[in-house]
Amino acid sequence: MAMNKYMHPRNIYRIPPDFKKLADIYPQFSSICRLDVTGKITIDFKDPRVLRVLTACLLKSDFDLDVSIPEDRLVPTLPLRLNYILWIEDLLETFDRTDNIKGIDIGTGACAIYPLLAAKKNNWHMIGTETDDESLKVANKNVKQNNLEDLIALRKNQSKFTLKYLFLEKNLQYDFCMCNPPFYVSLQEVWESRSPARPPPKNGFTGSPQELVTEGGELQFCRQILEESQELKDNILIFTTMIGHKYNLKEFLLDLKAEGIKCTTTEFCQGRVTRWGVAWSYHNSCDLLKLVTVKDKTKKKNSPITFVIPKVPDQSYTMEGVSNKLKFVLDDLKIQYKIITKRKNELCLNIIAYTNTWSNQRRKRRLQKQLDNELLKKPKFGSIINTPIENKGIIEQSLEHHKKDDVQSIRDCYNNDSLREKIEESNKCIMYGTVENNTDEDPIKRPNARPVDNASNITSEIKIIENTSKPNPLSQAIVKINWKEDLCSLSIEYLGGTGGKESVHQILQFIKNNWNKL
Ligand SMILES: C[S@@+](CC[C@H](N)C(=O)[O-])C[C@H]1O[C@@H](n2cnc3c(N)ncnc32)[C@H](O)[C@@H]1O
Repeated sequence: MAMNKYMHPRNIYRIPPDFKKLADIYPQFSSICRLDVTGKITIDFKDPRVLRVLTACLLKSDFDLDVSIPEDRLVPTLPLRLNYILWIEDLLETFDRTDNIKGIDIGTGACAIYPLLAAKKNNWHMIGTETDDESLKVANKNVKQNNLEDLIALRKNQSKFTLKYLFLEKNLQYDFCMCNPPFYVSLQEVWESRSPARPPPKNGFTGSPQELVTEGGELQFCRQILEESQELKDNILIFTTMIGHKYNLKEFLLDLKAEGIKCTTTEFCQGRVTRWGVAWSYHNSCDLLKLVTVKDKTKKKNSPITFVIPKVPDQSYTMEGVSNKLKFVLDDLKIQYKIITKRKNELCLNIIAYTNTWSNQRRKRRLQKQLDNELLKKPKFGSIINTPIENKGIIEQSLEHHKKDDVQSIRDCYNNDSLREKIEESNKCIMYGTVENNTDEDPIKRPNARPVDNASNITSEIKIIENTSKPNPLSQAIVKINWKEDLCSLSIEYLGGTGGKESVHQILQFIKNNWNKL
């Protein structure tokens, strides 16, 4: 659902751009337009080239900015960039700052989009920093071709810091800093990050690895800004950053709270994309918490569900003991996890489950045993290996005699759980036997045989099959272990997934029911 009505009240893109008008004025825009059956002008938002032309034309028509956007760099979506600038305007107002505003944009990118908008729209003085030489080169060209050198200065960051290196002169003063950090830890995370519970993004994908990926991801980047902000509290009035993942927002707010720092947040809503803004200040002249935030009212709050972990005789009731046990349970359930935060009294994990491995465990184990026996009887030593799809056929045959819901349960189970690994493991054994016993057999003579030379080939092939058929997550959640005095609690908060909130209730129930038994 489009969320234009939740954009900042002063955002001009609450009203969608008039494509007909743009097509009349800009021939390059006209060339990317198409007429739909109703005679309406549309464009293909999924095509990065189209996004580039649209952004360049809007920058010209709405801000009189001539901006070159390189093919291999991020195309800045204007509604979001404008939402961020407008929010900073609000923040400055609460601090009664109106004249001679000076700001810093950390990681300005090839378009220097924030400095250009801030300078052109508000006459703010901006410093834009960048680590990437190529982006910096284009950014300088963009500043120059808009005659904004008096207001914008760009700096190469060659340090390991985000801000500190700019303050060699101790008494430099800025009103704010802003940052759209690289959001991801790795390129793989770029592809896996979007919750399947949400509709796919309307816009095509743009951006280079250096713009999107940073060591430790955005949380680490924001933490670095926070750490440096403590040394720069007298140099910068308002520190701000954008955050792209909700689970990182929560963590970052806890960091700020732990340090006793006053802060405020906002949601930047535009199209199908939501980002978050966090601002903090060390100045007492204004209470940032009083700031009204623009909220996306379409989303209901997901409150975490919690249970107090009981003490189990002969088991260590310490952070390490409980964390290890939780990880063991998650491994056992084939639930993937990533540690987000590890503190003395808190462990925070982002978990992803692809199949329901926690329901009807006893029945599944019984069926699995039966099926294992049937399967191990079937293929003869030295026979051609079964691909997972062929295994599925064997499962279907073996299940003919079982009850309908049992069959479904095994089908679910097959998708990603230990049963499939067992089957494939058993096939691997058969395979090694085949290779060892038929070393001089030419695979070409056996039309149906797959040429195989060693064991690693087999595993890598299985992995490829697993990757390409990876289903959408069933459940994605934040799991937290928290110690207060000598009591430990475990909470789980639903983030997304096809299984809905019920899936996290079930996972918690499984952990509760089995904690004493494990
Ligand atoms: C997500 S892009 C944002 C670009 C631009 N601000 C925008 O909103 O379109 C992040 C940018 O930060 C730059 N960057 C990464 N680490 C940096 C650092 N330590 N200091 C300055 N820039 C950095 C990257 O090269 C990249 O251009």
